[in-house]
Parts: sequence; structure tokens; C-alpha cells
Amino acid sequence: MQGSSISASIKGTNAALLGGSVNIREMYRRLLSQMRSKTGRVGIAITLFLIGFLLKRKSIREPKGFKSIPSGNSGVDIWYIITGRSFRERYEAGMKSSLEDKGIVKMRSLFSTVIVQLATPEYAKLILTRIDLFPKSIPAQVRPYSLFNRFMGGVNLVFSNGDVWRRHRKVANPAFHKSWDTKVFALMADRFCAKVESTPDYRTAGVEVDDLFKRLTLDALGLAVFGYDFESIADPDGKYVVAYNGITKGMAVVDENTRKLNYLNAAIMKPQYFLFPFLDKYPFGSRLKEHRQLNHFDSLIYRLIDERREQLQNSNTSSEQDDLLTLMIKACFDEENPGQRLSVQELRDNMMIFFVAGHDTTAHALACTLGMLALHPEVQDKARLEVLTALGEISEERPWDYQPTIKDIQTLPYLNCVIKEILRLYPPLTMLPMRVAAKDIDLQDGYVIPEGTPVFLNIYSIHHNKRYWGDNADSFWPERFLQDDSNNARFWEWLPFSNGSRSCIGSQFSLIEQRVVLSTLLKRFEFSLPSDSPHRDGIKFSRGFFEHPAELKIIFKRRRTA
Ligand code: HEM
Repeated sequence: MQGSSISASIKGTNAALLGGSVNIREMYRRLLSQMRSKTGRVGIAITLFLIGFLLKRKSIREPKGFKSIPSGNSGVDIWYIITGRSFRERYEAGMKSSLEDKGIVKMRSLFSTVIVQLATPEYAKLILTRIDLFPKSIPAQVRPYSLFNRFMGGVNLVFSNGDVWRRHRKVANPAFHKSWDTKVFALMADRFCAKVESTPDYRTAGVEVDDLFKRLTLDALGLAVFGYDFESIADPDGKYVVAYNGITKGMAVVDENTRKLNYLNAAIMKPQYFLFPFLDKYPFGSRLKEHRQLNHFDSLIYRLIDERREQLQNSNTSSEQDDLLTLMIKACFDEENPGQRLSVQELRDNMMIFFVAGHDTTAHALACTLGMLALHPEVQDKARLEVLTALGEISEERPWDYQPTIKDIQTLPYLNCVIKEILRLYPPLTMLPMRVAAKDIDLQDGYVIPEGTPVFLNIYSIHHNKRYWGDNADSFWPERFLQDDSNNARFWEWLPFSNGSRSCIGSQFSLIEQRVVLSTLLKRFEFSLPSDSPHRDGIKFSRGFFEHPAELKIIFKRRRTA
């Protein structure tokens, strides 16, 4: 391994990004202040849209079959993006009818770029099996200086194609293709319960669970995948959580009078910087602070890598049980297979992507599940009865803090249906990351997607289409999964983890984690919503990097004493 520290090797990168002449500040200070107001943003967006439209009008190549793709309501969609409405609102207003009816829609984004969205099981199969026709778009290749792209990184396991992707996946695979020990998840569930019970008024006013679940899943990911205890449940000011939230967390504040939620966008999701990406090139004021927050978060990630590298240098052991971080560091300095090496930047970018994908998604699912169990006491009771039978409270007396094993959680079919139903109704990724048509693609049903067109698979739409899920597609009804006769039923209809070779590497990790945590919570508590909860007629979402249940407070009632 090389001697110098990784942090040192990246020294200066961020300074270069944030440096440069700032003489143009005055020129766009006014523009920026206009964009802080909703009206200013809308005016500027309309102007840009029209300019883009006029410039592109002549250059749009429209093969036969492209025109017949139905158009969604792009105007409303753009308006909703600018005014910060949620994905679900945008979906209902802008694209739902075409997607549910035809499974395809054409939307114009700002600057008039045409995007195609697809949403049938057949299209899902095509996109996810023909990855040569629909390679992923790599965001950082376009604007490496934008806060969003700096955060997501250049090339990593999620954002790569072909041989590069295979190289990354080969490094990560051994860390995930093993049987997970439930002990880590049970430990986190214990910490979660202790935190709930140490929260004042947890039995009356309730506990905000989304943030707590993010801490739980981060700690589980840290211990199981990075071999590091972030201890973020115990420490409310944990440095990793604070730095991560500073960049990715959307806020929702309950209005004391109306009990409605007011939303604030996360730093990396602010629409003005998608409208005018160049503003990220020379950030100042509050934006400069946000870039610095990302620098700080980066430095924490590099410190984690450096510490492990030092440990490895001192021990020099090799083990079949190497965790992901160790595997990636070893791949970074692999002298024997230079062609398979990860660069230092790729190592950082993978750490970042695992950090995000490995905890925020599962936290979203757990928070939605608790919210829906609180809203549906009959489902909660049924799931609890199954858990108590499987984990021994009913059939045999087991200690209060008995920790479920892999064998225990395999005997929870109904809880499994609850988890699947939540992932159907509220998939943490509503649309898969963007693909690009590698050539003119004839969909064989009268539609053609021109080469270079951005393409999205809209999972949310497939999951909510009555054609595949019946008239109660929008209802919470876990029993629907009991009726499926095999695991392969609904292979291309239920896609929270995607499918095919680019499907989620952490799906088993997440499902086991969810089963252990939920069974522990069901065993120890009954859950309900406060009477003035804004979620009483369905879950509302905040606007972070992932949309999370906003200000979701749950009242916990302890079932029995130790
Ligand atoms: C409820 C939890 C989760 C959901 C809903 C979810 C969803 C997804 C989806 C839809 C994809 C496909 C993305 C695409 O097509 O571009 C994906 C890929 C991925 N996920 Fe997850 N994920 C979850 C948990 C996890 C966990 C726990 C980890 C890691 C510990 C993880 C790591 C990844 C990685 C690295 C990829 C890229 C795989 C590749 O392209 O080879 N995910 N995930």
C-alpha cells in the first residue's frame, strides 16, 4: 500500500472547485436573489424554457413513432418542481394518466429537453435486461462542480456501465453474498427501543421516528458493512449524521395554527441550482457554506478510509469475512491485479453511494411501515400475533429481550407481506436513475425512442396501476401478497429493488434488517398516531434527497415490562 494518506492525496481538489475568480459575483447576485422568491424563479424558468424551445425546435430529430408517444403535462410538472411540490403531486398532475393508460409518456424538462418515462412490466423487462440499449447516464460527467454531482461522485457502483461497473461489482459482491448475522440488527433495535423510552412524552406526544430510523440504519450499515460504529442513535450530535443531514435533509415544519406542513428543500435538491447549474461553479454566501459542509463530510469519509488503511497496514491479515470497506481498500492498492484496481476517487465515490443507498432507503421503508401500522391497527394486531407466536412469547416463554435469529424471521409470512406492501405503495426510489437510449429504439408498439433520449423507468406508476394491482391499488392491503403463489409472481411488477443484473446489491441486507427491527418493535410496543398528526389521512413526505415521511410522530405504548 502507498505510504501517504488518502486525505493528503486529495488535498486541494475542493479548494480548486470552490476557488477561481469571483468578479462575476455582482452580476448574478441579483439573479440569485430573484430566484429566492417563487415568482422570480417562475419567471426565469419560463424564459429559459421558451429560449430552449426556440433553439431546439429545429434540431429535434423526430423518427417516425416518436411523435405518437403521448405528451404529459410538462408545464404543470415544471411549475411543481419550481414551487417544490412532492413527487406524488407531480405524478398525479403531470404524467399519471398517460403512464397508466399507455405505459409511456414524453415530458419536457427545463431548457426543453425531452425525457421519456416508461411504466409497464414489459418495458421494465426491456430496460432492465437490455442494459446495452439503456446504459446509465453518469451525472458527474456533465457538471462535476454542481453540489449534487460532487456529492454523488464521479464513477461508482450505481453510476457506471459495462466493464467499469463489472469491476466495481466484483469488488463489492463478496461483502454481500453471505448470510447476514441478525445480531447487529437486533442490537440496533435494542438501542432504538431504549432511545424511544428515554424520550420525554413518548407515550403521549410521541417520538419523531424518521430521524431515529435513519440513525438506526446508519449504525447498522456502519457496523455490518464498514466495520465502524457511528453510534448515531446514542449521540444526537453525531458528526456523520449532522454533516450528512446538512446536505441531504429536507425539512418539514408543522404550522402550529393549521397543523399543515411547510417544506424546505435539502441543499442538494434546491431547484435554483438545477435551473442555473453554473451558480454552483462560483458559490458564495449560504451556498458556499453548503459546499463547505460537503467538503467536511468528504473529509470524514476520507478519515474513515485512512483509519482502516492504517489498521490493515499494521495487521496485514486476509480474511474471507472482510467487510466492504476492507475489500474496497484492498482493491484500491491491489498490486497483483492493476487492471482491477479502484482509484482513490472511486473508493470515495463508492463509500458515498453505499452511505446513501445503504441507510436512507431502509429508513424510509421502516418509517413508512410504522406510520401505516399506526394508521391501521388491525394490520398491526395481525402482524404482532404472528411475531409473538414465532418469537416465542405465546408458544414458549422467552426472555423479554430475546433477539430473533435468521430462522425466526423466516417464519413471519404476514410481516413479510407488510414489508412488501409498504415497498410497493411507497418505494424509496420512485423512479430508477436515468438511462439514455444508446440508439433509436423501436418499442414494437408504434413508439420509437430516439438515440440519446433520457429514459426513466417509473416504478411508482407500475406499483400503483390498477391494471396490475386491482381496484385497491392505492390501498394498504398486505394480504395481496399472500395470494401470490411463488416468489417469481410479479417479477416485473414489484420493483422496489429493481431487477436483472443492475438490481440492488443490498436487498437481502435491507429485508433482514427490516424483519428484525419490526418484529422487535411489534413485540415491545403498540403504536398509534397523535390525534393532531398531519398524517392521519395518509403519509406526507418531506423533500430531501429521498422523500421521507415528514415530521412523523408515533406514540409508543409499552406492551409489558421486562
Ligand atoms: C429498502 C431499501 C432499498 C431499496 C428500496 C433499494 C433500491 C435500489 C434500486 C431500485 C436499485 C437500482 C438502481 C438503478 O437501477 O440504477 C438499487 C441499486 C443499488 N443499491 Fe439499493 N436499495 C435498498 C437498500 C440498499 C442497501 C441496504 C444497500 C447497501 C448496503 C444498497 C446498495 C445499492 C447499490 C450499491 C446499488 C447499485 C447496484 C448495481 O448497479 O450494481 N441498497 N437499490
